[in-house]
Amino acid sequence: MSATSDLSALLRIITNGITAIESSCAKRGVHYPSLDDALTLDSVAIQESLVEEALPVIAAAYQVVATLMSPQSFQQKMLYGQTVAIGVAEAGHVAEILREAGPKGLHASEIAKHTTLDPRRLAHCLRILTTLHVFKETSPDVFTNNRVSAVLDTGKTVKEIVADPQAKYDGAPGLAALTGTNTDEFLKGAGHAVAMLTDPATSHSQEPVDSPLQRAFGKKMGLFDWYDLPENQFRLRRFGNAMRGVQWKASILGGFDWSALPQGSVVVDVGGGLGGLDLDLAKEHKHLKYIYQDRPQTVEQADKMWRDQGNQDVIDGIVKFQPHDFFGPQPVENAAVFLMRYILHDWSDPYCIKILSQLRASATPDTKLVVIDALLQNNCPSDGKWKHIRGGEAEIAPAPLLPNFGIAKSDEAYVDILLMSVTNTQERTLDEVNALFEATGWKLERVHRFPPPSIPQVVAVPA
Ligand SMILES: C[S@@+](CC[C@H](N)C(=O)[O-])C[C@H]1O[C@@H](n2cnc3c(N)ncnc32)[C@H](O)[C@@H]1O
Repeated sequence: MSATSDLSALLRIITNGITAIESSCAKRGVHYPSLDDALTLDSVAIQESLVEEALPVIAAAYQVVATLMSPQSFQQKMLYGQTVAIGVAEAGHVAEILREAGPKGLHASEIAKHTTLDPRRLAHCLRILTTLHVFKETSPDVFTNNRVSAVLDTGKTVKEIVADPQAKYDGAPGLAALTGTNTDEFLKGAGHAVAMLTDPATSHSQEPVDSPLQRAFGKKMGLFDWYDLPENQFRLRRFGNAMRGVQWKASILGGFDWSALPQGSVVVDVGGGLGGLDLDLAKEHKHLKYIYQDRPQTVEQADKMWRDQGNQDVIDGIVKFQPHDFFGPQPVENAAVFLMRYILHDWSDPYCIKILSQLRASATPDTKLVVIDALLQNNCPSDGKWKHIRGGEAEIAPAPLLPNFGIAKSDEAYVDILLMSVTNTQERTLDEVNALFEATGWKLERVHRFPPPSIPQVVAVPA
């Protein structure tokens, strides 16, 4: 097919999608948020309700860009300029400073006064971001927030942050912390990824201690042991808070039918982090019992956080905190569900096999395993291998779009490479997850899929 006929087909996809979005908004008497609109819960809800319509448009629009831009220029956009710039903006608390400045915005020299940054360099960092629709330049070197930069806003006052920078991310939505983590330790790891992945001594390693991040910091430790080092206290705290930045992508109340579990059934959250999942579930499904497990340090942090947030009743009633190393024998032997979110992608296959084998050894014949991790989708037509499993086949985009919806469904592909840099692991395809199940006595039962950015729930039962 020629480029012009592809472009016409892409244009039709864009026109049809936008017409559908606009007519849905008109019927409901709402307007689709523009980049200049505030990032409010209502506007996010409108955007989320139209994800299905937006996906092909996003995929098509990016394909138009890829087609029309020179290959040289398009390829160079894949380099790291924006990563550095967003890291500087986050570290300089620019989103919070600009929120306080209001709609008139602030000159870079005024923004810089609250920080240790050089105003001219700061302006240049903000400019590349405005070029990518993050922040807005309203007059030379004067910047305001827009809907995208508002994602970096912790909601705290600048005074509060400057007085106690270590607490900047506590209780905040999480994407600022995630950006800080990504542009600090993760980016340092990424800087060593090519060397690690091409070094014959490490290129095939399955060991956490060989990760590019460890190479960057000159250590030989797993990520979580590394976070426990005294010099990484702030990073550990930020990482814990950053997990809230990915929680919104992992739907827990939809999909798996929690209400169908009998009264008093035990749900074990294995590696529960700060326990956000359990809290959501415990508030909604009070007929279940929850056992939350993690490393002792994290359990202590989560327990304190839950109590500080006034969830004493929930804890007293139905939730138990339990320090547990998931590589050791699983102490709960009557679990209705073993739940694991964002766990398997942190570990290479041999380690996942250890974790899953421990769970299998403690499972009853009726135990369900619910794995919540992104699933990578190949970028070619499906061979129909998973047709017999409910939810096994991912949606394929119509031509001329890329079969896996390209940029519109690419979050997992980005995290995949991030994991290679940070934990020496990867995201997995359904085939790859299934291989882990087969190696450990679990059988794939079904996949609950959701519109992006939500990631799927993969359910398995004892084989
Ligand atoms: C990426 S976080 C995911 C947390 C949580 N499941 C969530 O979705 O927010 C991974 C979690 O695994 C925990 N973890 C790491 N190694 C562990 C181990 N050996 N035993 C138990 N938990 C572990 C970490 O402390 C961390 O809380």
